[in-house]
Amino acid sequence: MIHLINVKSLTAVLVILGVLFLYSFLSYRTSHQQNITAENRLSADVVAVGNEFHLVAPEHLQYEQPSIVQGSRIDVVAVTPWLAPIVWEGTFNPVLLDSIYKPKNITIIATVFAVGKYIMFLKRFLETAEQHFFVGFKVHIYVFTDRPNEVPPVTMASGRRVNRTRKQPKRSNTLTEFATGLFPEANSDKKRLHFFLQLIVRLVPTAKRWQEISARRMELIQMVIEEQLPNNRNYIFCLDVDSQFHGRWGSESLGGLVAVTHPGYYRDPRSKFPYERRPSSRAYLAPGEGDFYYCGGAFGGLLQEVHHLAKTCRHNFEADAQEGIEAAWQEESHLNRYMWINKPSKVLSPEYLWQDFKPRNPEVHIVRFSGVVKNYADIRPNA
Ligand SMILES: CC(=O)N[C@H]1[C@@H](OP(=O)(O)OP(=O)(O)OC[C@H]2O[C@@H](n3ccc(=O)[nH]c3=O)[C@H](O)[C@@H]2O)O[C@H](CO)[C@H](O)[C@@H]1O
Ligand SMILES: [Mn+2]
Repeated sequence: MIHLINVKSLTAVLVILGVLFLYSFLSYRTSHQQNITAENRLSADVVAVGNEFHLVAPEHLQYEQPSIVQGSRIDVVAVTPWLAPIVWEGTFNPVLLDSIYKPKNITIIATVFAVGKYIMFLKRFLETAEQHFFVGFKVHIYVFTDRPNEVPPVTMASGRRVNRTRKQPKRSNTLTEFATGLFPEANSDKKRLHFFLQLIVRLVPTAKRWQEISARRMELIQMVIEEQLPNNRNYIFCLDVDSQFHGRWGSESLGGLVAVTHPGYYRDPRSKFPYERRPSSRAYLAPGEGDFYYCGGAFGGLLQEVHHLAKTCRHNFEADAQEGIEAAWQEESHLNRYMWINKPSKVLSPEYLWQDFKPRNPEVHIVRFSGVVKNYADIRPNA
C-alpha cells in the first residue's frame, strides 16, 4: 500500500517537475528570442538613420598622404607658440578644406567701407572678390558708403550675373539698406544655384577726417553682427576697400578669431612694431609685449568672436577719445592690443594682405589680397 502511494506520488512529482521544466525552457527561449529581435531591430535602426554612425568614406579622403616629418614649407613658421596655424601657400590642401566646409552650408559676411573718394576702389574690390573670395560659398558683402549712387555695376565671373532688382529703402536705426543682389545665373549645374554672392549697400554719413572713418568701422561692424547673429550667419571678414584680390582667399582662412600679419613688419623685431606706446592709451603695448604686428585692413572669424573684438575696440577707442587721446594707428592699434590679450586661433600670412607697390619676398609664393597704390593727398578728406 505504502509502496503504491510512493510510486504514485513520485510519478506526480516527476510530471510536475517535467511540466515546470518545459514551461521555463519555453519561456526562456521566447524571451531570449525577443531580446535578440529587439537588439537586431535596434542595430538596424541605427544604420538606417544615415551614415553618421556608419562611416562612409567621402571622396575627399583620397589625397596625397600627409606627413608630420616632411613638409613642403620649411622656410616659414606655420604654427604660433599657442598652436594656432599660420596659413602659408603649401601648408594646406584647398580641395580637401573646401570639401570639409562646403557641406556645412555656411555663409560668409564681408564688410567694406567706401566713404568719400574711396568709392573709386569699390569696383576693383568687388570684381576681384567675385573671382577669388570664397568661390562656391554663400557670401554677403556689406558696402558702407555715403555715395550709394556711385556703387558700380559689377561684371560677374562666368556663371553669375548681377541681379539689378532693388529693394525698397528700409530704415534701420541710422542706416539705410537699399540695394541687394548678385546672384548666380541659373545653369545646368544645379549645385551652383546654392552658391551666390549678395551685395548689401548701407548709407553712412560723410566724415571730415579719415581717422574717423577708419575708426567708426568697429562700431558699424558691431551693429551688423548684432543684426545678423539671429540669422545664423557664420563667419565675417572686415576688409579695406583700397585693395584687390589676386588669388584664392577661401576656407583655409576660417577660424574662431583670425588676424593677418602686416606685410610691412613681419620680418621685424617687435621693438620696431608701430604699436601704441603711450601708457595713457587703452591700446598701449609695453616693450617686450606683442606677438606679431597685425593689420587693421583685414581680420575676421566667427560672428561672436568678431563681435566681442569690435565692441571692445570701439569702447576703448571712444574711452580714449573722451580723454583726448587717439591711438597711433587708430583701430589698428586697438586691434593689436586685443589680439595680444585674446590670441587669434588662426593667423594669416602676408599673402592675405600684401601691398601692390612692394616687391614680393621669396617666402610669399602667392599674393591673394593686396592694397592698391594710392595717393593719400588725392583721396582723403584731410591730409
Ligand atoms: C592695409 C592696412 O592694414 N591698412 C590699415 C592702415 O592704413 P591705410 O593706409 O590702408 O588706411 P586707409 O586709407 O585705407 O583707410 C582704411 C579704410 O577706411 C576706409 N576709408 C578711409 C578713408 C576715407 O576717406 N574713406 C574710407 O572709406 C576705407 O575702407 C579704407 O580702406 O591703417 C589704418 C589705420 O587707421 C587702418 O587700420 C587700415 O586698415
Ligand atoms: Mn587701406
